[in-house]
Amino acid sequence: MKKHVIIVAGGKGLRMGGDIPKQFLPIGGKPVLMRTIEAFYSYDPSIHIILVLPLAQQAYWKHLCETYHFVLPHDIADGGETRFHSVKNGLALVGGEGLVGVHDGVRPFVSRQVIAGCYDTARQRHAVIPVIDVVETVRHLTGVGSETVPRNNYKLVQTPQVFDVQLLKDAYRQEYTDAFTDDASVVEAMGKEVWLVEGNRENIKLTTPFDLKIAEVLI
Ligand SMILES: Nc1ccn([C@@H]2O[C@H](COP(=O)(O)OP(=O)(O)OP(=O)(O)O)[C@@H](O)[C@H]2O)c(=O)n1
Ligand SMILES: C[C@](O)(CO)[C@H](O)COP(=O)(O)O
Repeated sequence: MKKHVIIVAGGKGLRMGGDIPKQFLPIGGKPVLMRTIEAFYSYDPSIHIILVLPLAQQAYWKHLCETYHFVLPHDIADGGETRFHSVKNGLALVGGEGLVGVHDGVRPFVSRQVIAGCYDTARQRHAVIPVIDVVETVRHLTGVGSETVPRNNYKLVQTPQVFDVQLLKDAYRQEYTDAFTDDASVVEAMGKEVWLVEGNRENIKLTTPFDLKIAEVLI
């Protein structure tokens, strides 16, 4: 079965700040995005990799690839206004039947086991996302105060989120709403169920400067 992955890196990285977009920052001496692409290539060298980048950053990315002698094959799509629009642009480069994963470019520590678990399970379940347990106590803001809620009723959601190609394409034909914070929420808005598999705790989303400190320890 043909496999694709859309690696989204079309965001602004506002919470990270800094002059260099977070997807290009070096971790252990190599740009984040190269590590993320390598994770999928080493899982399956035949996977079709689509990288979504803002148009204005594409020349810089090509320059980085030359500098680092990075030659893993990938197509490039233009970033959009939101993550939803970036995924949609990436999906336009996916043809035929098969499975397509969507992965945040800034999650370089996804394990091979989690990638394999998501794609393997998607053959039977059609829509699969990795999740991990909540390890702290969770409070719900009620409007007038707050209350503790049972944390075992909640999970933290990661990527890659893997779907049948046609299912994800149908989902992304819906009109955008800001409730679409990931791909699962887009698919669920069509009334389809999403299957959960275990993620890996190291698979953090590099969001703030603090996450970079953790990344340097994990590498
Ligand atoms: N228009 C957008 C917005 C986000 N993303 C991608 O979606 C992933 C998760 O988003 P997040 O970490 O929130 O990245 P940013 O939107 O860049 O960060 P911020 O909200 O701090 O600006 C990132 O790999 C980001 O590049 C994208 O491809 N296109
Ligand atoms: C898709 C995602 O990584 C799942 O946890 C997350 O929702 C993206 O984060 P954002 O900050 O909302 O872009």
